[in-house]
Amino acid sequence: MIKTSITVTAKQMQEIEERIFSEGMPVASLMEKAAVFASQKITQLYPLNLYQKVGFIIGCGHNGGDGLVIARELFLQGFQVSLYIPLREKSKDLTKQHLQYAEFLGIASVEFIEDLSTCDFIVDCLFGFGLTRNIEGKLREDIIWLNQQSIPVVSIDIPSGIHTDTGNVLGIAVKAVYTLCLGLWKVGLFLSSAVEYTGSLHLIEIGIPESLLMGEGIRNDDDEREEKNPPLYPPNSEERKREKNQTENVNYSFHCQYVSETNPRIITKEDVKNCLPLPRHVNTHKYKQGNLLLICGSNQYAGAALLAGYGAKCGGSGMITFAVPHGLKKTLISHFPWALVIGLPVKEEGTIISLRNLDLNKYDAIAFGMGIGREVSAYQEQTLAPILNSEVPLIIDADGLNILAEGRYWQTIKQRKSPTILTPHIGEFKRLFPQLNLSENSLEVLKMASKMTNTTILLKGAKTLVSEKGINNWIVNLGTPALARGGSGDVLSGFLGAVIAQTNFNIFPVSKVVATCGWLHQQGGILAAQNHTEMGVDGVTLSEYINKAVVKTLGD
Ligand SMILES: NC(=O)C1=CN([C@@H]2O[C@H](COP(=O)(O)OP(=O)(O)OC[C@H]3O[C@@H](n4cnc5c(N)ncnc54)[C@H](OP(=O)(O)O)[C@@H]3O)[C@@H](O)[C@H]2O)[C@@H](O)CC1
Ligand SMILES: Nc1ncnc2c1ncn2[C@@H]1O[C@H](COP(=O)(O)OP(=O)(O)O)[C@@H](O)[C@H]1O
Ligand SMILES: [K+]
Repeated sequence: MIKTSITVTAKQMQEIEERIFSEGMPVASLMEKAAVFASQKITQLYPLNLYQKVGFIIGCGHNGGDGLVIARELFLQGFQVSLYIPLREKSKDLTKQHLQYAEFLGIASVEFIEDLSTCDFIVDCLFGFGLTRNIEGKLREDIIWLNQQSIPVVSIDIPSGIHTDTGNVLGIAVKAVYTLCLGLWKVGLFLSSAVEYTGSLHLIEIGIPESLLMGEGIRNDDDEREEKNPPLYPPNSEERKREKNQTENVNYSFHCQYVSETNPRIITKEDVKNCLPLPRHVNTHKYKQGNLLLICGSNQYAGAALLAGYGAKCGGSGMITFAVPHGLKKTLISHFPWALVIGLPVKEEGTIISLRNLDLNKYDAIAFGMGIGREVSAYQEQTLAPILNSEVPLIIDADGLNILAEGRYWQTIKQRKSPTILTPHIGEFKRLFPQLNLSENSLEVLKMASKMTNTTILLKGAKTLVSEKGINNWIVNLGTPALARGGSGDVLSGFLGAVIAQTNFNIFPVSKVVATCGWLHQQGGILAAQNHTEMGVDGVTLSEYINKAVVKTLGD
């Protein structure tokens, strides 16, 4: 269902809302519906037999109006309700009316936010998507006080202070335990800057018609399922390469009056199930299941090559070849007896200086950069340049990205016909695109970067974002700080490589497959942390749990 995966900006939400009102839905009815459903969710989270005293922070706009309806519903059920209304004088008409009725019912107002200090929980309805500028003065002090309390806070629509579109904090923001988002997901909730404010996210369904969100040409998941088992071609045939690797005709663009084709979607479990290279064709063989080349490692960072190998192992490609400094050959073979290992020439410091005469075009995917070390930069003509000139889908990570950051290859990358996937963390992204300011609007900046470079970029962090050429954009709404540990990214690159090697890009857009891998990587981390705590998720453990995440996802 598109409603549960699409994300919108404040302007888009306002336009959708205006259309609904102009078609006859009364404003007050939509507010009533949203707020009553939100109040039902709140009573599930905080049942009256356990939590009696509830405080509300009521703003002057319709977020405050929602709050007053919720307050009324909880009051009528028997909760002891207190309202703190700092912008009372500015209240919009509908908000004023709800306030008048709340007062008629006898719901108490308090003068200071500190008067809510004995509440069992607090509902934050100060600002929703109407917040456009920094919160200052007394309101700022109020939020500082609130964030210092140990009282759980439920934010309605968005934590007050978070910018709906960028997720940035406008001066100060409420730290919620739960955010009940109304109608459609607001994109800012999923951006890294909002992570520590939103708490657990819940979407409150308010009946926005799907017809307002669907556009012509949207691809539906049933089409994908039918096409999932394409005809098999002989390995390495020209026809197969053309089919598999060229992506020009595939995107998920849809043209809807209110929601842009570039609006990011949240990758769902159903998307993930659909995108995995499963089930296999009964008559397949190893060369039809993806032939992956991992070019990685150095004497100094041998572990990165191993972790990429463990990641690739759980990605299941039919053939995996490592091209590593020749000194690492034995180690690699001892860990991965099923892989081919090619030793490459090295400089004294143990970094790769050439790919010798590797036939790069025979692979279905190449992952480059994990643990290769910065010194490879001096040998980029013999390493990165031939890789970029190959006609194979590429994943470039770590020091591979640092070579790209020198800026010599963007033109070559732009002209590549096969997918190029870059997997920077925030620091690497900033080095790659020093002219772009990631903290301003991380999503728009990411879109710009992937469009400019004709690539798919997976931006790593507490939230994983994916953008393919600025058009197909995905949010991975899963994450665990257990992965904040050296080597987690190497596992992801190997896993991505193995899945990409098996993917027919005529069926799935690159971005969706990349987001699928990002989702399973995080889900693996979450499952691993459940059994080993957040302290126990090293890269090898993580890779085992990525496979468990695949099993669990298919079984759910
Ligand atoms: N769309 C839907 O389907 C539904 C939407 N609904 C709800 O409506 C909410 C949006 O309501 P909204 O437009 O009234 O905006 P909201 O965020 O309440 O406040 C804006 C007010 O705050 C003020 N203000 C702004 N910044 C300020 C600052 N820094 N410091 C001080 N004041 C500041 C600004 O006044 P200004 O000073 O700018 O004139 C304005 O008056 C939405 O989030 C959802 O909860 C549901 O009811 C029904 C379904
Ligand atoms: N706080 C966090 N929450 C969720 N995921 C995280 C967090 N910190 C790191 N990660 C994930 O861990 C991985 C780290 O990658 P990276 O920084 O490249 O590590 P390395 O280079 O050491 O392998 C990324 O996939 C990132 O999304
Ligand atoms: K709010």
